[in-house]
Amino acid sequence: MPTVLVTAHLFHTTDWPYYEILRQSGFDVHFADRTKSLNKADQLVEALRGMDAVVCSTEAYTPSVLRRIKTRVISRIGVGYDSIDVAAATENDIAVCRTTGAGYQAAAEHAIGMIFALYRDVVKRNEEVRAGLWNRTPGPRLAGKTLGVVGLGMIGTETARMAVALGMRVIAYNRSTPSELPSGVELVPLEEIWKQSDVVSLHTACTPQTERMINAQTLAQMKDDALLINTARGGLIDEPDLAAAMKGGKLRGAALDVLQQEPAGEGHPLFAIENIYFSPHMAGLDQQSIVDMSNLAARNIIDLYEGRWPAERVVNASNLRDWKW
Ligand SMILES: NC(=O)C1=CN([C@@H]2O[C@H](COP(=O)(O)OP(=O)(O)OC[C@H]3O[C@@H](n4cnc5c(N)ncnc54)[C@H](O)[C@@H]3O)[C@@H](O)[C@H]2O)C=CC1
Ligand SMILES: O=C(O)C(=O)CO
Repeated sequence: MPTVLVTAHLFHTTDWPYYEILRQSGFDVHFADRTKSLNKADQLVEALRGMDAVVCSTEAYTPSVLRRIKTRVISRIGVGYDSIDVAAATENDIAVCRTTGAGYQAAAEHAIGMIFALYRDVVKRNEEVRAGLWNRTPGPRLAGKTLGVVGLGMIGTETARMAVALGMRVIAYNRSTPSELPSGVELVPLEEIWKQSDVVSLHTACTPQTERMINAQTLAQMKDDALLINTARGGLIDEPDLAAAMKGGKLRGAALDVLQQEPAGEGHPLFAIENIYFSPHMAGLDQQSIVDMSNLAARNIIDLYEGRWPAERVVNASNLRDWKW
């Protein structure tokens, strides 16, 4: 009987359809021991002993882990695979899959929601009313403002579409020219995103090329009253540079769903800055997307087991041509 380990804690329930989908396809499904720290290589290797596939979260699949496991498929619940060394997975003949298309609306809705929340100072006004204050200071109007989208993948494209529908002017940067540009979106060089945007929203993968793209130099080019929204990866922002810039009066506000270290724990230096809104890496999660993502993560494993090749969802498909279960 083929075996699957589910490391992603959020999905540790036998009540969800993905669990039954795997079982009905003949898989023996295990949940990882929550007392183990799977970001420690030895504990992850130990947890994967005897497992043919893993439904995973953001734990690190380093070359040292990948060399020591016999697992055939790493099926990521999600789309960002920066925690997996794909080259090392390929070298060790391990297929890496992701759940493309299952969570993009959720992440785009979160980004747009944060823009509204910051423009209307929703958190502060709520606290004030509860404290007996009646501060009616208005915020800016969203319609007519310029949104700069960095990365026109599925989420960036959906965010751009939503913003156009809200009456925003939308400019975007992508490393290559997308085959289809959403109506009303203008492609611009990256420097123009920093200079022209009233709101910058990050939607690129975190790679050595994009890491710390928000830093002292790029922040200095942004408008003083701009908003910065990050629902992509914490590594895209140099956090000390952001703290220094905002303490110096740069930016009207920021919304960070992701941080360099997650969970953030207590006392993160950015917590001292009042006009940053945080959320716990949940932009891509809504009640529908978690079901769709887990079903698709299971489906990716079953497809590979049964000899189908979901190439559009296998990250290393082009380098694993002779892969067999
Ligand atoms: N906070 C959350 O809950 C979630 C965060 N994410 C993050 O958002 C990112 C985007 O997600 P999707 O749009 O679904 O992914 P996608 O795969 O459709 O798009 C990735 C984007 O990154 C760009 N990119 C990749 N490498 C680049 C480079 N070296 N330089 C410039 N651009 C580069 C691509 O051109 C593309 O625009 C993911 O990589 C992930 O890190 C995704 C889902 C949920
Ligand atoms: O899909 C992703 O990349 C996410 O960050 C959600 O886990």
